[in-house]
Amino acid sequence: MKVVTPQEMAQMDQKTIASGISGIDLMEKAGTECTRVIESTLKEGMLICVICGPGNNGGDGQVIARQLSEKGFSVQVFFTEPADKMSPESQTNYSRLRESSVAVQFLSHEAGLEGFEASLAGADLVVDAVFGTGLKDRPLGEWYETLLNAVNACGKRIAAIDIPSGLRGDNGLTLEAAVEADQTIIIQNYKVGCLLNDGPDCVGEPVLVDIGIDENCVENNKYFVQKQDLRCPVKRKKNSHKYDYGSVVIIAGSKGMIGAGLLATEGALKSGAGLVTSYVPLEVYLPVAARSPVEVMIKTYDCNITGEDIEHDRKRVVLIGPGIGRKKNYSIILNDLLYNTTVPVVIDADGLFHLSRNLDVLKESKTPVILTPHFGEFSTLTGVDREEILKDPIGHGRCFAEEYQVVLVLKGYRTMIFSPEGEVFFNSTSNPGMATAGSGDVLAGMIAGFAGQSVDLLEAAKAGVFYHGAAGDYYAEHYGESTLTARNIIDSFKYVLK
Ligand SMILES: NC(=O)C1=CN([C@@H]2O[C@H](COP(=O)(O)OP(=O)(O)OC[C@H]3O[C@@H](n4cnc5c(N)ncnc54)[C@H](O)[C@@H]3O)[C@@H](O)[C@H]2O)[C@H](O)CC1
Ligand SMILES: [K+]
Repeated sequence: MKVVTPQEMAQMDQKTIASGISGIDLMEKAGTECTRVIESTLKEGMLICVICGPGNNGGDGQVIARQLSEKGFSVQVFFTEPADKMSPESQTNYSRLRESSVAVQFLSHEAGLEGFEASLAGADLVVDAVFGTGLKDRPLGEWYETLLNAVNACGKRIAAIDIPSGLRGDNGLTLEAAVEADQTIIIQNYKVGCLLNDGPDCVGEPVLVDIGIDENCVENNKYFVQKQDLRCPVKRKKNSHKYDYGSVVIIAGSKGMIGAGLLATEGALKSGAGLVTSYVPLEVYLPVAARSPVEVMIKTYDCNITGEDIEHDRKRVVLIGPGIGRKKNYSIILNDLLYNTTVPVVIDADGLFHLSRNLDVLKESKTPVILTPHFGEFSTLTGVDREEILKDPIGHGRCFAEEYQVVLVLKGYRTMIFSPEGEVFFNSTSNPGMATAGSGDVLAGMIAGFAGQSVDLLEAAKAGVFYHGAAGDYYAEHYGESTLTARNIIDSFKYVLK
C-alpha cells in the first residue's frame, strides 16, 4: 500500500476525475464511506455535530451530515466560512444540505464561540471536516486556533475526516493548533503526516476507506509495510544446516554497557540466525560469558580487530555498535570492514558516532551497509539540526540513502526504511511502550539475524523493523505498554515469527 503526500493525493484525485468520475461523485463516495464507518460507532438517537471548513474536506463533511440525517440521526452543521467562500463541490453539497433536515449555522469570525462550545458539549460525536489535505503551511490565525482548541476541549468523541484539521499532511507537524481525534477516517491512502511527528497522536485510531482511486496512477515510491510484503523469516529447508541461516558476528558491549551487546546477540539468535558469534572487549569477557545464551560463541578483541578475523568461518553479516562506547577509536575496524571485506555490515548506536567522524568511508565501501539511527543519531551523522530533519524527514532520509548508497533505518514510532534507490518504507507496527532502553539493540540484532538468512539488506531491514514492532505490540496487547522492556520484545519474538 502506498503512502502519499497531500500533493500526490491531489494529483490522484485529478487523474481520477480526468478518467471520467466527476468531482462531486468522488466526494459523494468519500462521504458515503466515511458515513459507513461513523454509523458503526453510533447508537440510535445520538446527536452529531459536523464542523465544515470551506474546502472539499468540508464538502465531505456535508455529505456525511446529510447521509447521517437520512439515517435518522440528529445532525447539526457548523460552517467556518460563508457559502461564497466554499469550493464549487462544497457549494453543490450546500444546496443539497439545505433541502435536508440538518440544522445549519455559520460561525462568525467576529463573535465568540460560546454557542458553538455549548453545542459541542451537547453532542455525542463531533466530526472534524474543517481542513484536509488542502491545509497550507501558513498561520491559521487566532480564530481558527481558538476553534480547533475548543473542539479538543469539548470532551466528546471526535472523528476526523481524512486528516485531523491543523495537522500538516506532508510532515506531521501541527500549525498553531490541531485536532486530536479519537478516530481518523483516512480517504484512500495514508498521508505522510499521519505517520510522522505529532501525526499518530492527532490521528488516534486510523481507519482507511477505499473510494476507488488507483494508488498507482501517480508515480510515488513510498510504501506502508505490511506482513504480506515481507520475505522473512525464510522458509527452512529440510536438507539444510546452521550455516544456511547465516553466521552473524556482533561487535558490541563494553564496560558498563554489556547489556547492549547481550540484547543484540539474543535479538539475532532468536530471529533465526544459524550461528551468532559475539566479539567483546577482554575486560568484559567474564560477565558477558556468564550472561550470554549458551548457544552464542564469545570471542574477545581489541581495537585492532580486522576484517580477516571476521571474514573467515563463513560469516554472512557483521553488526557493529551497540554499547561499544565512544572512548576508543573504532575507525580502523570500521574502515577495514567496509574497505576490505564483502560481508554486509549493520552499523548501530555508538558505531554511528564513530562513523560520523568520517562519513565518506561509506562512499568507498565495497560491501552493502545498513545504518540504524534514531533522529538524534541521524542529526549527528548528517550535521543537520534535529528540528530541521523533523520538518522534512523523508527528504533528508532519502537524500542520505541515495548519496551514500546505504539502507537507512530512521527509527521512530513509525520507523522509515530508505533504500539506496530512493524508495521509502513506513513500518506499520510498534507502540510507545517500545521507547525503552535496549529496544534499539534488539532491533539491530534482529536486522542482522535476518540479513544473515540470505535475504538482501533492504528485505532484512524491513522485516527486522516490522517483527520487532510486532513483538512489542504482542506484549502490549497482553500486558500493556508501560511495563514493556527490551527483554519482553525478545521473549515475544516466538509468537510473531511462528
Ligand atoms: N475531488 C477531490 O479533490 C476530493 C477531495 N476530497 C476531500 O478534499 C480534501 C482536500 O480538499 P481541498 O479543497 O483541497 O482542501 P481542504 O478542504 O483541506 O482546505 C482548503 C481550504 O482551507 C483553507 N486553508 C488552507 N490552509 C489554511 C490555513 N493554514 N489557515 C486557514 N485556512 C487555510 C484554504 O483557503 C481553502 O479554503 C481532502 O482532504 C478530502 O477530504 C474527497 O475526499 C475526494 C474528492
Ligand atoms: K479534517
